[in-house]
Amino acid sequence: MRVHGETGRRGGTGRAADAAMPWAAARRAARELGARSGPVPAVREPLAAALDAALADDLIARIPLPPFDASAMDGYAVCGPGPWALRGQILAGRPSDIDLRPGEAAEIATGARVPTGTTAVLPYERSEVRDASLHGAIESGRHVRWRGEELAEGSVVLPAGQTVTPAVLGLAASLAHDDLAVRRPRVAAFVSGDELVDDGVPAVGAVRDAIGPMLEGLVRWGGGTLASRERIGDGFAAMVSALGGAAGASVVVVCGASSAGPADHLRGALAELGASVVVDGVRCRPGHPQLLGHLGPPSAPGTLVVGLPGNPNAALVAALTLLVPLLRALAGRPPADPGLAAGCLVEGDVRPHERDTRLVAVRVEQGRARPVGHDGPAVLRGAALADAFAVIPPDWRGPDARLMWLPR
Ligand SMILES: Nc1nc2c(c(=O)[nH]1)N[C@H]1C(S)=C(S)[C@@H](COP(=O)(O)OP(=O)(O)OC[C@H]3O[C@@H](n4cnc5c(N)ncnc54)[C@H](O)[C@@H]3O)O[C@H]1N2
Ligand code: MOO
Repeated sequence: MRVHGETGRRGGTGRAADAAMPWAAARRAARELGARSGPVPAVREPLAAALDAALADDLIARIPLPPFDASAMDGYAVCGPGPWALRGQILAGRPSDIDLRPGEAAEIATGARVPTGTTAVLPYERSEVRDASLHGAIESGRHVRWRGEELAEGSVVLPAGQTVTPAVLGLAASLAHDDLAVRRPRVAAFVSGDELVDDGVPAVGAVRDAIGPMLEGLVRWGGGTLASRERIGDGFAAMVSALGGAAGASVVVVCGASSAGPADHLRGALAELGASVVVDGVRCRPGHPQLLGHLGPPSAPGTLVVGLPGNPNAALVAALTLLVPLLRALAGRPPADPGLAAGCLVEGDVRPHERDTRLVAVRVEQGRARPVGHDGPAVLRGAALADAFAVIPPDWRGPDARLMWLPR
């Protein structure tokens, strides 16, 4: 129950309804705050650990690609026109002292270094061995991957800010990198609510924490690291100490306590700490009471704070709306709107809200977005079935809507 007129220590800080920001403007504000506060310092991580982070530097080719002249086919390295006398066999990764002169050939495996003098590789299927010599026809230069033809040593291969995907890791390894300089904002999360339990079947009145288990994946989707996750009680002092005591984290995420109830102390605790609130509610459904702010005055942002509503689907929408763009900007990623796809035809009876942007859980099949239902603020069933949220602004006339992808 809301206790009218009270602020601060007793919760119910009376967030003004009209302070809420339009959804697209709130995402922009999150990006801008991240860009202004970042980038977070670069750290070197071994390749396997760098997945999903943002490159801190341009990725440079330490070696040319291919690194040596190599056969692209299983067959014969040949020198000049045939027929050719056979001079032995060359396997990938094995040393060989064979050199070819005109009219000579050596059997060779894909990926093996071609011998000096090679003019082409003749695949088995285009060759014939007759009377102890090799016959066939091949154009000069064919089926050899020549040293440096893909990339010269020292060239810039990817720009700083690019996400480290599995393909980037493989590429970095082939360019002789053992580790990468990456930026990965650290997040400390506090999940509030005296009614929450972490395991088993909850007693009547208790609820399983459904936001905590989502956080690691959501933070990773934004390219950050969930450095800590703690449960805190509903008291004002616990909230103040959570916000003030997250040393080493660029971002503090508070789950719950975002609204106007007697135990909702996020706004009061921020006021107590003299923090600045940048986004005080977002005109979207679900996810309305979400918040973005920072410790310190507007001119000098300290630790950044994201408030996610307690209803789990509202928390998910809020994380994708504010937290993910904030983390991406903090990591120095380019400003393109993260996770938003261009228009997609929306099927079914979808209607805009008169004031708020609706985030509708949809499955995307054959270029069409089909609402899956079950996407009220307190339920994750729709989001679990969905590929994305269709973004339905108040002035939406259809039939196309942008999509905000869900982490996979
Ligand atoms: N008078 C008003 N009441 C409410 C408003 C409002 O504007 N005026 N907004 C509603 C909306 S919208 C939402 S969303 C919620 C947000 O609530 P809080 O962020 O303050 O969170 P709580 O009050 O602590 O919890 C709300 C609800 O969610 C459950 N919950 C909380 N944390 C978790 C969790 N980690 N896992 C699963 N479920 C959780 C909690 O038990 C409550 O049922 O406020 C509305 N009210
Ligand atoms: O807007 Mo609340 O965040 O939906 O239930």
